[in-house]
Amino acid sequence: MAAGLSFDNEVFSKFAFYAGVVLLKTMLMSPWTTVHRIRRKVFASAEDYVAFGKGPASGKQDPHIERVRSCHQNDLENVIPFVLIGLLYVLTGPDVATAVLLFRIFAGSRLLHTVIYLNAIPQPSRAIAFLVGLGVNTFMAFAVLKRAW
Ligand SMILES: N[C@@H](CCC(=O)N[C@@H](CS)C(=O)NCC(=O)O)C(=O)O
Repeated sequence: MAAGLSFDNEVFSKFAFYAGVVLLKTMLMSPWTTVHRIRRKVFASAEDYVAFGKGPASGKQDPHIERVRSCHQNDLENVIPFVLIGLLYVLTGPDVATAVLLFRIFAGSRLLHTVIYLNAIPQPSRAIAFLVGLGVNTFMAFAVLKRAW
C-alpha cells in the first residue's frame, strides 16, 4: 500500500479532498463579506466609500458584516491548523477508516459552524461545532506527537 503525501496513498487522497472542501469554504468567506458590504453599503476604508460614490466613510460597523468576518476569522483559526496537523497525521500512517472518519467529522463540524454562526442559531450549537473540530485537531496532534516521540 502507498504511503506518504501521494495520491496513491488513500489516506492522503481523502485528506486532500476534505482539506480542499474546508479551504474552499474559508476562501469563500471573503467574497461573501464583499457581497454583504455592497448590499449594506458599509465598506472597509475611506477609498472604498469614494469608489462606490458614498461620500466620506461613516465609520459605522454593521453587525451582520462583523458576524461574517468573525466566522471567517474563526475558520482561519481552525482550518489552517487542520491542514498542517492533518499533513503530519497522514505521515504517521494511520488506519484508513479512522483517518477518513476524523476528516469527515472535521469538515462537517466546520460547515455546521458556518451555518450556525451566519444564521445566529442560539448557543451552545456553535460552541459544540467548534469543540468537535478542535477535538479532531487535538486528536491528530497527539497522534503525531506519539508517533514522533
Ligand atoms: N477566537 C475565538 C476563540 C474561541 C472560539 O473559537 N469559540 C468558538 C465557539 S464559542 C466561536 O465560534 N467563537 C466565535 C468567534 O471566533 O467569533 C473567540 O474569540 O471566540
